[in-house]
Amino acid sequence: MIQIKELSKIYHSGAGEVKALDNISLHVKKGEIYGIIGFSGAGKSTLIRCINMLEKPTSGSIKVNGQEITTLDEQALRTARKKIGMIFQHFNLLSSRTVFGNVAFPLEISGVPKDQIKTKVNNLLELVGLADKAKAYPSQLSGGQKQRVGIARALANDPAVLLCDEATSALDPATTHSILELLKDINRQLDLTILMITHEMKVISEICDSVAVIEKGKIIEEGLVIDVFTQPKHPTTRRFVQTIINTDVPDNVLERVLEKGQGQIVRVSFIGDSTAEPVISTLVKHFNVDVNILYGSIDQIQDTPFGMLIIECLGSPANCQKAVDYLVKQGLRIEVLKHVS
Ligand SMILES: Nc1ncnc2c1ncn2[C@@H]1O[C@H](COP(=O)(O)OP(=O)(O)OP(=O)(O)O)[C@@H](O)[C@H]1O
Repeated sequence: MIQIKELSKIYHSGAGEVKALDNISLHVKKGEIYGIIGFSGAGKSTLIRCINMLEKPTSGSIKVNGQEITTLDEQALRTARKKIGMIFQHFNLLSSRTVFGNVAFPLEISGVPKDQIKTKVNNLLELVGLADKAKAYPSQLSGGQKQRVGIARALANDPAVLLCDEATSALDPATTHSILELLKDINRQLDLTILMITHEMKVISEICDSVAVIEKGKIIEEGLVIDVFTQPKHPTTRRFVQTIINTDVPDNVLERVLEKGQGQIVRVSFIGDSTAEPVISTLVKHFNVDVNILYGSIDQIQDTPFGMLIIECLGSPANCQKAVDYLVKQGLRIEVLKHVS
C-alpha cells in the first residue's frame, strides 16, 4: 500500500546540510498497522511529511496505493492527498467550527452535496463515538475527544491510508489507550492501512503489526513487532524495548554469579502459550544443575502473551550447556547473559 524506495531528504540551512532521511526503503502492506519509532530528530516527521508530499524528497520513490506521488503536479497531488488521511499530535482542528463543521470541511472542499455530507459526517461521528458532540466546539472537548474529531475528519474522504503523526503524544495513558483502541477498530472495520510515527514503544506494542526503528535518517531495524520485541538487535531498539519490558539484569546481580563460581545467567523468553513441559524442574532433575529465578514477567504484545524469565543456572559448564540446549529444544528463546566457568 505504501512503498518507499531509496528515499532521501536533505535540508539546506545556514548551518549547512542536514540529511534528515538517508536512503530509506520500506513497504507497508494493505490493511496493516505499521509503526515507525525513533528518538527526537531521527527523521520521523520528515518521513511522514514526505509521504503526503508536504515535504518534497531530495531523491527516491514513494508509491501510495500503486501511484508514484513524488512526480505528481499540483492538481494531481491535491486529488492524491484526498486518499491520504492524516491526524496530528495537536489535532489541528478549526476552532471556529463545530465538531460537525470540522468533519464536514474536507467534504465541502471536495464539493460533496450537502445531504450526502450530513449522512457521511453523522456516520463518522457515530464511528468515533462522538454522535452527541456534533454541535460542540473544539474548546469544549477533552484532548481525547479532539483526537476523535481529527480521526473522523481524516476518514471523511475514504482514504486508502491513514498517517498518524505522534497522534497520542499529547494524551494521558488512559486516553491514549482508548484512541489506540479506536484506531485498531477502524483498521479492522475498514481494512484501513495505518502508518504511525511515535517515540513511544507502548504505542507500537499496543496496536502495530510491524515496526521500523529510525535513527539519524536511517532505518536501523525493521520487522514484525513480536520479533523486534523479543529479539531486538540494534542497541537503540533495545533501549526502546526496555522502556516497557525490563530486559536488563542489574550489574550487581550478574556479579553474584562470579562470586558463586560456575554457572550462567540465562534469559528465557516464550511467545504465545507457555511450554507444556515443567522445564525448570526438569533442568534440576535431569541436568544436575541448580536453578534460581532472578526475574520474571509476562507482557502482552497486541493479543499475544510474551513471557520472560531470567534464571541463574549453577553447575559445571558441561551441565549448564546441556540444560541450555534442552531449553532451546523446548522451543524457548534463549540468551546467555553471563557465562562463568
Ligand atoms: N525545515 C528544516 N530545515 C532544516 N533542518 C530540518 C528541517 N526540518 C527538520 N530538520 C532536521 O532534520 C532532522 C530530522 O528532523 P525531524 O523533525 O524529521 O525529526 P523527528 O524524528 O520528527 O523529531 P521530533 O520527534 O523531535 O519531531 C533533524 O536534525 C532536524 O533538525
